[in-house]
Amino acid sequence: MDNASKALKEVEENGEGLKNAIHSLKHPNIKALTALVSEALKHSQQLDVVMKKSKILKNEIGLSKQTYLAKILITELLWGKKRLGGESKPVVTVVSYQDKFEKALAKLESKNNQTSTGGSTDTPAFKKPRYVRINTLKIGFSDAISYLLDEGWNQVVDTNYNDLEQHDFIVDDFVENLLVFAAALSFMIILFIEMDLLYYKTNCLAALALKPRMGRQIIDACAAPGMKTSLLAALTNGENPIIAVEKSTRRFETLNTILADLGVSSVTTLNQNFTDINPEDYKDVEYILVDPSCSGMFGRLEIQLQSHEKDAERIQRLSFYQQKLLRHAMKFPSVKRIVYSTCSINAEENEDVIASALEWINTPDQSRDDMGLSGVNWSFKLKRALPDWTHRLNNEHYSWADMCVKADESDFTDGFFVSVLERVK
Ligand SMILES: C[S@@+](CC[C@H](N)C(=O)[O-])C[C@H]1O[C@@H](n2cnc3c(N)ncnc32)[C@H](O)[C@@H]1O
Repeated sequence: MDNASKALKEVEENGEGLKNAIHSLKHPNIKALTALVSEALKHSQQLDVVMKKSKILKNEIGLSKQTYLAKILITELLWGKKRLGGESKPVVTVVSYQDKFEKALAKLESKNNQTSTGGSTDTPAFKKPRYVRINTLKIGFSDAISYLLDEGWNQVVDTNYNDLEQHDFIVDDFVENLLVFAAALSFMIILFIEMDLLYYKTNCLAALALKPRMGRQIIDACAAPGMKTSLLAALTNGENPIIAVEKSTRRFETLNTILADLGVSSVTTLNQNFTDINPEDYKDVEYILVDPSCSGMFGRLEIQLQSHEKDAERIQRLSFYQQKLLRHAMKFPSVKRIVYSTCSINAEENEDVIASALEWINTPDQSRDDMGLSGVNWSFKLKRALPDWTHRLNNEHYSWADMCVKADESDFTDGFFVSVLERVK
């Protein structure tokens, strides 16, 4: 159970791929471990609801420090073996809440059924589709579709993403080479497909917004686990040199493994802090993607909302750090376009970061040296990100907010933010 909770934490909190999270544990029974963690991921939204409704983490101080262990134990109890062995404190505690979990689950399921049969409810059904990007560096789009059809999958058209059946898939209407599968699809099934499993469509949008000219150099400033780096490599057909920077040594290893698995060869990886890189050493870099760590917990809206209430201080710290990264990107001597993205919907981590960076880069001449801008005699302006993306969320504090893409569950994805900054001389 401890190993399963470690793997779950890696996936949910750090955005690690399931396969890598499991393999790095070097556990003798990979199959059983994968099955259990997959089950927890599959039921992640129900887990959040039953844990919240039963108040288990609020009442049980010991368990509140072991959220991922609680999730694994509850998964085993509700959807796995339906019993827990042993007499350890966490096991006994979780078992004592079984009735409460089952009641909360029954209530949730009945609400979801009402929604899907047209009944009225004040809680939306938890149905988020699964996205799979076809890695065109390894397999052509039509070959991938033929492969899926041969394997018994059913391609549908003009179907609402919420109405996809277990074996249906549909081609995404916005992102090229992206397939959408039913929300209920188990992670296990997708892992058998030689394609790039995306948890959220978000992973594509920031890379799409960068739109580099062919052959020009790109930096991915916060690269691991490499979802956006690999998409950038595919979008540019391997013709743009990409420098993928990752600060964490452990995640740097994951980045290298994933890029190798996906057949990406146009990327140089650097295990470094992006803000320690001297922009003058990268005079040819024209495009930079800044996709920093954020409070988004892998884009899960319900967690973001809770953490927003609880964790204002942490968000302020993140916001400060995100500003530092974005400002550093603005200093590269040839940079033409920067995409700043997060999987958070908090203004502090998005619009506030942009506003502050723009104010800084527009510092009047007489104060530029004092503001750390010596030698930086250019500025930036916001550009409309992904012009064809229609649904945007407004922010009453910033008139320009709809230049950025900020979307939520109504876009069949979790919270995310993408902005594009272009250099002005
Ligand atoms: C949100 S994740 C990036 C996800 C990635 N862009 C993708 O699409 O797969 C943020 C990553 O940035 C890394 N990071 C945070 N601060 C950094 C810094 N100063 N320099 C380089 N990497 C950093 C974190 O370790 C983490 O791996």
